[in-house]
Amino acid sequence: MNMATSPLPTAAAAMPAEWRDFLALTKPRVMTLVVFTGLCGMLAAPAPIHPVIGFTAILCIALGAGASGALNQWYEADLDALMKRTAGRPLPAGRMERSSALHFGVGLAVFSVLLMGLAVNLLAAAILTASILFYVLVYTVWLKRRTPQNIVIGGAAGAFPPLIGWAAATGTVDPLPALLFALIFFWTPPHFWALSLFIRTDYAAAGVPMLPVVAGTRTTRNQVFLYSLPMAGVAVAPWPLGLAGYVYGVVATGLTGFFLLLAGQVALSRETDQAKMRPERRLFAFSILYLFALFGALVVDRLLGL
Ligand code: HEM
Ligand SMILES: CC(C)=CCC/C(C)=C/CC/C(C)=C/COP(=O)(O)OP(=O)(O)O
Repeated sequence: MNMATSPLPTAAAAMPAEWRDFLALTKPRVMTLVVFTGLCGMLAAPAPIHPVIGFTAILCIALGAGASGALNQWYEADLDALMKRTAGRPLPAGRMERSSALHFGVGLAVFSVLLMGLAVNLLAAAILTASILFYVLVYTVWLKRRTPQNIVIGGAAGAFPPLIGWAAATGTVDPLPALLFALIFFWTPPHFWALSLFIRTDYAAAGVPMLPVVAGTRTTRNQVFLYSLPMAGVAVAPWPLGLAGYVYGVVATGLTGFFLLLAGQVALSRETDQAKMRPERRLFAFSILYLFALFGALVVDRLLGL
């Protein structure tokens, strides 16, 4: 990933420029993993779901997540303008009116929740609503500019999609999706704080109180490792608890071991040159692969019925 370049998939390059900007508002690259975890939550559920209903549920997760990305960019265009990584986004770059982003975000949010409620079920719609509100109000508006714990509490927003997928298929919430929620919840701090270590000057320039800016790199390194421990426990737990079979268990154990190794390297590293910081770059990149692989393994495991 090159964070200095466009956040859009290459297929989007063929679109008219205005469409590309609306797509960019939805943070499509981050949302691929959000949608994947939602899809896997749905496919791991014991109840089969009609393909059309299933597709609609995933579409609603994608649209709801996109809506919250647009509302996040509407609210923090001022901050985005101050950071190299985000200054090229449609609002800070002056290619779009703020009101257009607001209308797009609210319209998409309302549409996704209504469609989920009408075509899928009320529980899935309620959890989708909670995740949109969590990302936009709790994380973006309330916590992001106030406390370095912003991503711990507000980060729960990104942990809801497996619950939504499961609820879409079953109409309930059970222990396995609750564990998947906890997995993403504890995964988020190592994922983000590893990244924040090597882009901390951007956050400092924008006055955002991210952990390395407020508490320093040493504390951040330790926190990355500390949060990786409960994450590891929750990641492996479905196997001994009998909620997943050995395919998941073996993949989860191996990948989680490697995650802990990388997090340990981040904790032990004394690197202060932001341009280098190799262990944290490795952990950030691996964190994304890790979640894709774990959720993929869970679905394979459930389909094989092992
Ligand atoms: C509050 C919680 C989180 C924060 C603050 C955060 C922050 C970030 C940031 C700043 C980036 C760099 C993106 C860019 O280049 O613009 C990133 C990348 C990414 N994040 Fe997170 N993230 C969070 C949670 C999540 C969650 C829950 C997921 C999915 C389950 C996720 C998936 C990704 C992916 C896939 C990328 C790579 C995007 C790319 O290739 O450009 N993140 N994250
Ligand atoms: C289903 C649903 C509604 C899910 C939404 C949850 C969600 C999008 C979680 C991901 C969180 C995220 C992209 C944080 C980026 O931080 P930031 O906004 O501080 O990043 P930035 O600096 O790139 O703007």
